[in-house]
Amino acid sequence: MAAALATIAPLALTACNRPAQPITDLMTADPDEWPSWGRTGSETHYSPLDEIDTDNVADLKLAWHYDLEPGYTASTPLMAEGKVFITTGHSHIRAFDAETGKLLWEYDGGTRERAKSALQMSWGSKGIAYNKGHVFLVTTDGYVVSLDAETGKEAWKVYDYPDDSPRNSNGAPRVFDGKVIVGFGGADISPARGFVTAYDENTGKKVWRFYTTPGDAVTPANKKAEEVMRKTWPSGWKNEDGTRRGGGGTAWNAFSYDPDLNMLYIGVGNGFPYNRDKRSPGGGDNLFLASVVAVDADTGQYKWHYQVCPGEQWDCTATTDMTLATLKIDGKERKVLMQAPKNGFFYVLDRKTGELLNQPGKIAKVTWADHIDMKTGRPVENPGIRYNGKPGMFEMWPGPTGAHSWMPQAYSPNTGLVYIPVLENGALIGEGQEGGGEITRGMGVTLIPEVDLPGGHRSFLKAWDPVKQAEVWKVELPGSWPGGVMTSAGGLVFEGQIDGKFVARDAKNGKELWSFKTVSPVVGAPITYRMNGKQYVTVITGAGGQGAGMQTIADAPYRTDYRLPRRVLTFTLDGKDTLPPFTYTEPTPPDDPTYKPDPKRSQAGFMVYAGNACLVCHGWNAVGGGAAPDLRYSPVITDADAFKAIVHGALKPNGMPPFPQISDKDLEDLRFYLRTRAQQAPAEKKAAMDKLKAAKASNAKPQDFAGKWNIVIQSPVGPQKAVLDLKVDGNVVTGTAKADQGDVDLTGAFKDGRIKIEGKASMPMPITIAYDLTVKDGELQGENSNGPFGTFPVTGTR
Ligand SMILES: O=C(O)c1cc(C(=O)O)c2c(n1)C(=O)C(=O)c1cc(C(=O)O)[nH]c1-2
Ligand SMILES: [Ca+2]
Repeated sequence: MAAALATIAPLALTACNRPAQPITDLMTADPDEWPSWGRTGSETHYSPLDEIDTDNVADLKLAWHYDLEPGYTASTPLMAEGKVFITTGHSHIRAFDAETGKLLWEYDGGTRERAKSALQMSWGSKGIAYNKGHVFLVTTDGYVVSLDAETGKEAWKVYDYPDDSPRNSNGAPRVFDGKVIVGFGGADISPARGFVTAYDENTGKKVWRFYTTPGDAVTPANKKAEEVMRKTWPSGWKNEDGTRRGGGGTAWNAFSYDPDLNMLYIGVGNGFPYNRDKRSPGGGDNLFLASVVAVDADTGQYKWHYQVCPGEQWDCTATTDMTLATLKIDGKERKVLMQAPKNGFFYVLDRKTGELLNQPGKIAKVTWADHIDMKTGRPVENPGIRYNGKPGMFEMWPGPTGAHSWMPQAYSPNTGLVYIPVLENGALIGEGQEGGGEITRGMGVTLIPEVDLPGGHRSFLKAWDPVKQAEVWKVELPGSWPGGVMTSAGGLVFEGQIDGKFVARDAKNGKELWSFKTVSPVVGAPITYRMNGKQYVTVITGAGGQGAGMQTIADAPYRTDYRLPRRVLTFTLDGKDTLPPFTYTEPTPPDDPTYKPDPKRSQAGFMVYAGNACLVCHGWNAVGGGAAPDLRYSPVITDADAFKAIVHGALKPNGMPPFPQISDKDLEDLRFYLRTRAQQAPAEKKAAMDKLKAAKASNAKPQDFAGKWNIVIQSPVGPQKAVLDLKVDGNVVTGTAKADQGDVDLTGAFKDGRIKIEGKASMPMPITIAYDLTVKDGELQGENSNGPFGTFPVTGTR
């Protein structure tokens, strides 16, 4: 079946450009391969392979591994023509034999040698593209390159940037319909106009360029879009001296493509500066900031847009995956585009017109808006979120890291569910103020993204029903930066975790069916493919991205160390490979006998640290998250000369960009700040570990359980609803469970924050039904066991 489809696909595509039959994913990618970031233009991160399934995944074993050097590894591999292709670090490409893991060739994009400011705000490249015997990459400093997939030799190379404005290219390029689609990042540091460029895949010649914010230059592709955008920037985008005041709208991650409609979808990011009063004093929606924009794939001409945060001013972006699927909504089949952007809502749009098709649900805590008005398609904002002109700081949920970031969600056409890596994180935001904490200089905003708000710093894998706009199941994950997701026809969902576990779950109920200890965290999304009739799963391990820089409160107790082994891991059902043993040595701060506390100097050093974006790689509060060395444990901070040499560029080959602009005085203050942080490190680490332990233990009291609960049991045949009615007397618990299948009387006891209760049921045969439950944040959580039928997760609400 699969082989037959693979041979039909090229025929269907060459016969004519617009076949009468709808083009399906099976035609745009060989089912055995994973040739693009989201596998196909639908960006579902779904594979039709089903050899590895819920029954046998427990036997999944390591087939091969490859050791990587330290550096950015939060990237997603590709598989095509029997090879696995990866990018790591700053555009270091490798090709492996997909069956054996043998290294076939390497290519270094040369970014580190050239590195200037582009590297200073750049996390590393997240992915690459493949088509017809070529691998396509964008170096972090903006070169678009085509490589011969057989040899790794350059076929062509072009430079993407028109001027010297700070930019960085981290997102994966895509190849759709013979064109290489390229975006970039930088709207957090520069007012430069965002744009997306389509290059001819054979020659590298520019086909069209689409700007996402208005400007003087109007390309043919931008004619119509420019009209639409300008109306929403009533005071233009320029200062009186002609320099650019406002802009941004970078498309730094997500693109989708519908070959039937011949539409390309662009996920557009935030504006610069964040504060709209500074960016656009006359107000306005400021299109296409924080919008999904559809353009004609051949010409780049504007088709429609949907803005998720009109007039955004809090790093709100629409740069998360746009998943294409066909759903039945109100009885009608609709071709939809689904997005869970940073702002916490889940949007289902008609991808032909941009129409909002159902009331967006909330995937996490959302305080910036109450709901989306279905008549206008606009958010009903909560007061306070427009901080302009108001004193003080406001709590904002989700914070600027978003309820969902670039880590891919996955959609399974079999379950109809979207699997979303969700962040539950609030932040403080207010009008720009002088002093500590302002990491967004010149933005007119004070933003504290890493703050310990109750209920924050949590992460989940959530299964979302896009038709009902409701959560079907969720699993709480360790830390606050969940890994990218992949799902397969085998009924599985694969995802890596910050605690170094790579997990396969049942797509129906989230139950963990298999896991592998990877030593380092896993952030990049896994892929799956088939070679010589055998199915494989590949993932790259190692921290990276904002999760490794800015998530220090929740991630600090986990091992995210820069020194941890990073690898490509490939699994199959009868894999025979093993990993060498690894002993972790807890890092310790360097001896620093001459250190004497000086809070003023530490504060001055902190401002240098924050103002030069050191935290992007070395971590918020200098707590390293694995993107770069944790400086609190580096001997270099006790050696003024070595420190200066490194900050000025001595370790450029390792990926440390030069910061020649930092003065000698600032350098010494910075070094003093790091020495201070080193002194504090051991006690902080212990406190983080104690807090994690306390969070794991339940502190629920007996009376927290009493009363009625609506519970959902995640059984293998789907979610089952019941009502628990509990009475608590001292430590004795009694009650009933009422469900459609009948009632069960329960008895048991409370101990250590949990209740264990059980009862006898006679349908369909005599079995013991037991519950092991705790209460956390007002929610009932635990397990339900049903004799020989198994044990399933339970959640309950009042
Ligand atoms: O505005 C931008 O241009 C831009 C670019 C990038 C990037 O290039 O990775 C990120 C962001 N914004 C951003 O807001 C964000 O939260 C973020 C997280 C990450 C990451 O790699 O983990 N990149 C980016
Ligand atoms: Ca941004």
